[in-house]
Amino acid sequence: MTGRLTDEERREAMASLPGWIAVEGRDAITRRFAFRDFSEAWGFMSRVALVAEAMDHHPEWFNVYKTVEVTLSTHDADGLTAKDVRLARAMDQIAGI
Ligand SMILES: C[C@H](O)[C@H](O)[C@H]1CNC2=NC(N)=NC(=O)C2=N1
Repeated sequence: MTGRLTDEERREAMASLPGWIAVEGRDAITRRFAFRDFSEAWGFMSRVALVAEAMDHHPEWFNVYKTVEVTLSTHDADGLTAKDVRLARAMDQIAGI
């Protein structure tokens, strides 16, 4: 199993993921994506879903109309791991960020 990030790895990860912020009171990161409309938001979620399934690593997310709020954490490790960083990067790329 992938282990939780060390403090150093965490600093590097957050520095390389502008737009993502640490969740208060929990070892997780979050980002809010805003799209032009629902179709774009859903398209994003569909593409991410395929990546997440292939990685066997799944986001917590909440969609309202054209926004998608995402929280990433590794439940098996009870915290932030390299898998979360990898999925966050993939999400940014898919969103065109
Ligand atoms: C059994 C299965 O491999 C695990 O439950 C996977 C699936 N997706 C997962 N997703 C996330 N975010 N964290 C996990 O620990 C996790 N574990």
